Amino acid sequence: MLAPNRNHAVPVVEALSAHKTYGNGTQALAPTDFTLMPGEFVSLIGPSGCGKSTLLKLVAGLLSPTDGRLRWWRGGAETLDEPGRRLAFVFQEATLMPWARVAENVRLPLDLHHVPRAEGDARVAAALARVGLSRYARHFPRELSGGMQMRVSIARALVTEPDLLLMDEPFGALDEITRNRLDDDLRRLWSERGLTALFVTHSVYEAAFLSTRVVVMAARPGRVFKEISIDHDGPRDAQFRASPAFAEICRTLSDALLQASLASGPDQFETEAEVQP
Ligand SMILES: Nc1ncnc2c1ncn2[C@@H]1O[C@H](COP(=O)(O)OP(=O)(O)OP(=O)(O)O)[C@@H](O)[C@H]1O
Repeated sequence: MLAPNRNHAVPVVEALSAHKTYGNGTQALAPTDFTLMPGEFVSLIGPSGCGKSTLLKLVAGLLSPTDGRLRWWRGGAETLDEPGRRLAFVFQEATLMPWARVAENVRLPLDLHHVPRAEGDARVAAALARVGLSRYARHFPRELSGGMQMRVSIARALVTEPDLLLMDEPFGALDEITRNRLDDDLRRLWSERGLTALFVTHSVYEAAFLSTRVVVMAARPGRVFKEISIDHDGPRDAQFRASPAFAEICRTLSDALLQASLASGPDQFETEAEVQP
């Protein structure tokens, strides 16, 4: 996987002084500059309420900034006000249709785009193979474990052949072993398919394992606090997880997270607690 060349490559997406205040007056994101380069795997970490999901949704074009702008690029040229890449969004819940079999769940985005049946069959089979679930195509979601359901959700994202993968804490509800296994799979898929990924997580271990760069955010208002590149060229595998280099990266991220928490404004609960007699 080639490291993105920040001097020459055209970005995938940029946030330019993008700022988001919700209708209830919450300033979720102060004016923020953020650039995602092709081939990066960027994780967003930070205390609760620091605007990670808000930034992810702005990048996805699911939300509009209150002020500032998003700039998406395709083929060296800016696209006007819409994501220039084929993007896929994976949420924390697998959000599968319980009445439909695994293959039908994965096929959903293709059906929505009226992809012909035969072509759809081949793409669904390839996506299920990529996440190791070929044998489960005719199962219903309730017959699968939580980790397998999440794999179906990833297959459904991959079936559209995205080049930008946006994930909002997709493995947060899973046990550690399953989570590590899915992180292994995700890192392999990212590398094999030349994806660009933006990933929200609460886990410094997950961010350290997956990312080429970690953006640490602070809260109230939400903002970018620090950016940390992870320049580890070797394989990201079980050996990497057990290495001193990995422990050092985790320590750096934990320290930055602590500093970001200290730099965050008081949350509502702290404020309420302070006024108690
Ligand atoms: N639709 C909404 N309407 C009003 N306020 C919102 C909305 N969505 C998020 N917020 C608020 O905006 C701030 C940032 O929320 P966001 O979900 O982006 O943070 P986060 O870092 O992803 O949080 P968490 O880690 O807890 O998931 C929070 O104070 C949140 O309560």
